[in-house]
Amino acid sequence: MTNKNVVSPIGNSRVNNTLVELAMSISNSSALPRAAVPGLMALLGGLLGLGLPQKKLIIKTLEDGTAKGATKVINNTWIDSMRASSPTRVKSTVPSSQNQDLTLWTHPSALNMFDQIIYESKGKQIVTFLDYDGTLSPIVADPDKAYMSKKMRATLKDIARHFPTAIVTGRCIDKVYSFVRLAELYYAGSHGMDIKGPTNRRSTKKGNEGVLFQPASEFLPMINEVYNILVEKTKSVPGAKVENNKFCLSVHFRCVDEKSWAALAEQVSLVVNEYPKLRLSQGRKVLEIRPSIKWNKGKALEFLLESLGYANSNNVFPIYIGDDRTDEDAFKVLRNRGQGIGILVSKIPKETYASYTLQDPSEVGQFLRHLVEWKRTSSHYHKL
Ligand SMILES: O=P(O)(O)OC[C@H]1O[C@H](O[C@H]2O[C@H](CO)[C@@H](O)[C@H](O)[C@H]2O)[C@H](O)[C@@H](O)[C@@H]1O
Repeated sequence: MTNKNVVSPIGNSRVNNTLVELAMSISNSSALPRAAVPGLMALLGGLLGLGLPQKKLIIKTLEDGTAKGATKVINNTWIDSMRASSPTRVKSTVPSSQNQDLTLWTHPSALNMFDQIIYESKGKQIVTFLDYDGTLSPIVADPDKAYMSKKMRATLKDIARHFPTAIVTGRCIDKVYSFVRLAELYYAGSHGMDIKGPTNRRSTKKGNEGVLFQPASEFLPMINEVYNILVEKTKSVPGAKVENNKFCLSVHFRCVDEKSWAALAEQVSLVVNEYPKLRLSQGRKVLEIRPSIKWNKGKALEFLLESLGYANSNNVFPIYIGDDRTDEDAFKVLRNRGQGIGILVSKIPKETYASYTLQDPSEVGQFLRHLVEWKRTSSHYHKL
C-alpha cells in the first residue's frame, strides 16, 4: 500500500516524530489484524497532539473504518518563511485557540545571548530547573547507562552552590539520584509527581525524608500492576524494555526493530486501555504511561517556586532547560507567568514554548558554567 497523502517532513529530511513512522508502518502492516488498525491509529493520532496544542501532524483513519493510509500535514511554507526571516522569536502563523505563543524554533542560542539573559535576570534570584536525559546526559541506547560526565557533575555542584537547583525528570528519583549523586539539589521525579527537597543522603534513616509532594501516591499499586503486565506482554518483542519510574512507566523501543514498533505499540495500548485512569504519551523513542491527573513538569516547577518562597514574587528568574515534549509544560508555565526563560535542547527545529536553544548536553554544560562564572565575578565585585 502506498501513502499518497504523506507530505514530506520538516525541512524535507528528518522529522523526529516516531509516531508518524509508527503510524505509517501500522497502516502498511500486513502482520496486524485489520480490526486492530483503526484503534491504534486513533491512539497514535491522539499521542501526536500531546503536549503541543497545534496538531500540524495529523494521522487519520479512513471513513470506511480501516486505516488505508496515514496523512501527515505539514505546512512547509510556514517553516521555510520562518527560517528565512531568522527572527529571535517568531509567533506561529498557524491559528490556535489554545495558545498563540507556541513558536517554531528559530530561537537564538542561549550561549550567544548569554549577556542578554543576564541582563533580563538583573536583581532577581535565578533558580535553575534541569531535565536529565538529553539535557544533562546524552541520549544512549541503554537507559540504565545514561551516565552524566564528571565534568557535568562538577558543574551541577557549582550551580547548586550559587542558585537553588532542581532536576525535573521522567525518571524515578532513586534512579536519577544514582546518576547525579548530589544531595543538595531538589528532585522532581516521575514527570514531577514525586518531589523531594535537599536531604542528607548519608543519613541511615530510610523512608520519606525530604518528600515535599507526591500527587499520584494512590496510583502506586496500579502502576506496579501494569508494570508487571507490560514486562510479560513485551517479553516477545526483542529490544523492548519496560522501566518502572515509580509513578509512571516507560516502554522503550529505541532498540526494537522498526518492523516490530506497531506490534509493540498495540500491546501497550491494549494494556493501557484496560486502565482508564492511566494515559499514554510519547517521548524520545519511548512510550510513557502515567496517571491521568492534572500534574506535569510545569506544575512541579510552580510547586517548587512556591516552596522556595517565590509563589507571587517578581524577584525570581527561573531558567528551565529541557529537550523533551514533557518539558514543554514547564516552558509554557514560564511563558504564561512572563517570568524567566525556557531553553530547548535540540539540534533540529521543533515547535516549542522555549525562548532559547542549546544544541546538546555539552552546550548545556557550557551555559551552566557561564552562569557560575558570571555569579562568581559579580559577587566578587559586590564585595569590593
Ligand atoms: O524527563 P527526562 O529526564 O528527559 O526523562 C525522560 C525519559 O528519559 C529516559 O529515556 C530516554 O533516555 C534514554 C537514555 O539516554 C534513552 O535510551 C531513551 O530512548 C530515551 O527515551 C528514561 O529512560 C525514561 O524513563 C524517561 O521517561
